[in-house]
Amino acid sequence: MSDSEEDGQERQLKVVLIGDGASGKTSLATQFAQEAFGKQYKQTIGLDFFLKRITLPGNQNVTLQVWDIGGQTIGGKMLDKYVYGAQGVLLVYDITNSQSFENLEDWYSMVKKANQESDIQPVIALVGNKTDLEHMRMVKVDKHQRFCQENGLISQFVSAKTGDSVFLCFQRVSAEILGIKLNKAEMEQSQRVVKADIVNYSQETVARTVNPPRSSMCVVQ
Ligand SMILES: Nc1nc2c(ncn2[C@@H]2O[C@H](COP(=O)(O)OP(=O)(O)OP(=O)(O)O)[C@@H](O)[C@H]2O)c(=O)[nH]1
Repeated sequence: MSDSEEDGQERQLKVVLIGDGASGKTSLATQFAQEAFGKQYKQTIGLDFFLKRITLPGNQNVTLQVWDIGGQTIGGKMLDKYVYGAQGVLLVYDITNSQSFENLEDWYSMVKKANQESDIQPVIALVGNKTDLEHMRMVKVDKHQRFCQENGLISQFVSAKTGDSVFLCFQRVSAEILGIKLNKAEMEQSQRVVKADIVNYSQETVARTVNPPRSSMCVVQ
């Protein structure tokens, strides 16, 4: 193989998302890979895959194979196999749900168990999701930071809904896996992804007047 062909070879990294059901793993993966967010909750049965190519500093292209693992798989036979060989793990919880944080102990133990025979240990990030709901926060930032310090984890807060810090989260994990250092400017650039829903009030008012919402209709027979 020529040098140029070899240079063209890209790294593929396996990154798994685990954590309680409804903590927002699918939403994070969808926001990262497709830049989309759906409000409707659809439970992941087993697992889903997403692929996304990113460029890290130094023009290093890398394809992330994102494994979105359903929250109900905890305690199941397949979970070890899904996590085995992952270079990156995102331990995801919902900052408005303390139980989802408490349960991370179990998820984390399972990751350690799945990789105990492996030579390479994954880079692990603790990801507090739903920061757009800061006013409903139930898990103190202190608790989050302590968990990271005690276990040597990357710490990240994100909102899969607004997209805030989602790219940054995957970028930091990938860079750490490949031993690439991100500088402050690069981190800040990846953070600033804030989206807002645009509501067209004039059209909404017209639509509501012509077609009242179904839920408000009443049929008496
Ligand atoms: N406000 C807000 N809602 C979110 C956010 N992320 C996810 N959600 C909502 O939380 C619910 C659960 O999200 P999912 O992404 O399906 O959760 P999951 O962790 O994949 O759930 P399982 O498939 O059961 O493991 C959905 O209704 C999402 O719209 C967020 O950042 N902010």
